[in-house]
Parts: sequence; structure tokens; C-alpha cells
Amino acid sequence: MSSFRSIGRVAVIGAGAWGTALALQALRAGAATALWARDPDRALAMRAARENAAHLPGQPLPAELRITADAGEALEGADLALLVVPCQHLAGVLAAFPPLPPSLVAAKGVEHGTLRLPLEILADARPGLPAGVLSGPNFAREVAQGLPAAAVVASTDETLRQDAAACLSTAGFRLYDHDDPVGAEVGGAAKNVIAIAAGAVIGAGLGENARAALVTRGLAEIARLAVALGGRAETVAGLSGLGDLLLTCTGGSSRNFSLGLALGQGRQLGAILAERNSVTEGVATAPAMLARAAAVGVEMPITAAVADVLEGRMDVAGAVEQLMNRPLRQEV
Ligand SMILES: NC(=O)c1ccc[n+]([C@@H]2O[C@H](COP(=O)([O-])OP(=O)(O)OC[C@H]3O[C@@H](n4cnc5c(N)ncnc54)[C@H](O)[C@@H]3O)[C@@H](O)[C@H]2O)c1
Ligand SMILES: O=P(O)(O)OC[C@H](O)CO
Repeated sequence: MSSFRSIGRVAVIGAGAWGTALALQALRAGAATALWARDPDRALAMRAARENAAHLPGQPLPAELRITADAGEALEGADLALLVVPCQHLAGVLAAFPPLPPSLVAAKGVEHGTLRLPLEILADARPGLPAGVLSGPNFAREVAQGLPAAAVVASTDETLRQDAAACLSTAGFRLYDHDDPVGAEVGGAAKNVIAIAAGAVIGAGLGENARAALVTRGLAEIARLAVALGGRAETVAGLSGLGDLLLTCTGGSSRNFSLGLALGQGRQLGAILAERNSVTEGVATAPAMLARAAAVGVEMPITAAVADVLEGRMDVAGAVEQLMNRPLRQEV
């Protein structure tokens, strides 16, 4: 267990929408905060305009927020790092980074090829570092605006999770501490995939009943994987699982949902992705999660259907037909 106590300084690594929103939240919670952007020109532009024009346009960034592309400067004196780099790039960023203080990973996904969850990527890069996960139903724009939201800080390190949750919480952003980082990570990663499925059935005009069935059965397959990987089913029923499924499968602002919607309307994946400058984690996560599940003998039919659609083996109608024609079984 770490002897981590107070958080005077926070370094946020990754200046996408969520990193920027979390930096604003850390500032609000009273921490001296630095935001690390990988591109020096972008850091310069953000500093000059006090705005993240690429990923969170229109949201003012206060003068107290230090913005830098220098990792050493961002981490100087930091008591806590928030790692907010997309899952597929996390290992690459960590490989080039100086030593980290205790850290929370806020990326949601499964790494292509290695099939690692974000905390596993961090543990491989920094063995023994006190670490946890920050996850929940959180659209960056709303958190940046200070609208009410909740999430969990999950770690096996009790001191880290309790101190980080206490120090980053404000009246507008309520963090619960949790002792099941595996369950939290599986929920956060998998909801991206189920949100693509939910968007696809809505886009294809298959109705609200179909979406409700998908979300509920999606929850069941997420819980199976969480348990197989050493997490708990009850975690999946909390903020980082069900909470995030509710948000992303119904909220039009979800990038995963909107990608599924466009696929359901008959658009091609390549064309949809070409129009985006932001990450849609479910695309790389679906096949990676499916492979990870197969490795531990867990069946994930909805995730398999999403991977089939993303990889062009099936269209949305065919995937839904296949799901509906699976052998009948007991619900649990
Ligand atoms: N946006 C949200 O509302 C939100 C909320 C909760 C969690 N998340 C998670 O946070 C993570 C980051 O998402 P985001 O929405 O902040 O990103 P974003 O889509 O706003 O921005 C993309 C980010 O990816 C980075 N990037 C692109 N190519 C890279 C590379 N080759 N190497 C390193 N970094 C690269 C960019 O610098 C930028 O920071 C994701 O895992 C996402 O699921 C996002
Ligand atoms: O826009 P999405 O689908 O990446 O979802 C963002 C957050 O993960 C919601 O909690």
C-alpha cells in the first residue's frame, strides 16, 4: 500500500477532451495542475488561446492551468498523475516518459495485439507503481463545464484510492473509491463496444426494444468477462459499468454510439473515421476484447457481432439476425 496522503500537484498526461476536462476538475478541486500535450505546437496554441480548440472548443482554460509539451515540466513536483492518453497509444507514451508519481489511468479500452487493459499496460511499464483507474459515466464537455457527475477511483491500494477520490472530488464531481480496478476497467472498456451496437440498432431502425435488450445482455457479457479476469459482477452494475452503458448507449454525444448509428444507417467505417479528429475506442477494443475473452473461455456474442460488423464480415441486419437466432437459454 502506498503512503500517499495529500495531492497538492496533479499532472494530467494527454490533452484530448477528457484530459482537458480532468485538468479543469483538478484545478477546481484545488490542486496546482499541469496539462501535458504531446504536440508542442498544440501546447503553444492552447497556452496562447487559453482554449483546447481541437478537442474542447469554446471551453475557457484558466491562466492557472500550466500547459506544456515538456513531460519533465508537467511532472515536476506532482503527487498524482492522471493518464488520459487513448488506450492504443498509452504504452508508446509511457515508454518515452520520465518516472511517474502514483497514477490513475482514465483511458477506456483494450490494447490491440497485446490484449492488455490500461492498468496492465501501466504495470508493465512501471512495475510496482501505486496505480488505479478513474472511470464512470462522464462526457468530457459536461465535466469541463462543472455540471454534476460521478465516477469511481478503483485501486487495490486503499490509501491511493481514498486519497485520490477525496482530493479530486468537488460538489460538482463526486468520486467514489472502489477496490475492484479490474471490474471498473472491463466495464469502461466494454461499454464502448456495446454503445456501438446500441447506435447500430437505432441507426438501422430496429427500435428501442432492441437497444434495451442489447444493453442488458451487454451488461451480462461484460460481467462474465470481469469475473473471469478477477473482478466482480457487482462492480459492473455500478458507475463504471451500468452507469457508463446508460450514458453512452443513450447519449447522442457518445462517439461510440454515433459511430454505431452511422454504421446502422449504412455508412462505411473508413468514411466515418475519416471525418473524426477524436478517438472512438470501441473500434480497436471490440476485436481485442473478444480475443481476451476467448483466451479465458468467456463468450461475448454482442462484442463478437460488433467485431464482425467493424471488420466487414457482416452487416448490421445480419449481425442482429444472428444474435436473435442463438439457441434459447436461461437468462442467467
Ligand atoms: N472524451 C470523453 O468524454 C471521455 C470521457 C471518459 C473517458 N474518456 C477516455 O479518455 C481517453 C482519451 O480520450 P479523449 O476523448 O480525451 O481523446 P480525444 O479524442 O479528445 O483526443 C485524442 C487524443 O489522442 C491523442 N493521440 C492521438 N494520436 C496519438 C498518438 N499517436 N500518441 C499519443 N496520443 C495520441 C491526442 O493527442 C489527443 O489527446 C480515451 O480512452 C477515452 O475513452 C474520454
Ligand atoms: O464519447 P465516448 O463514446 O467515447 O464516451 C465518452 C465517455 O467514455 C463516456 O463516459
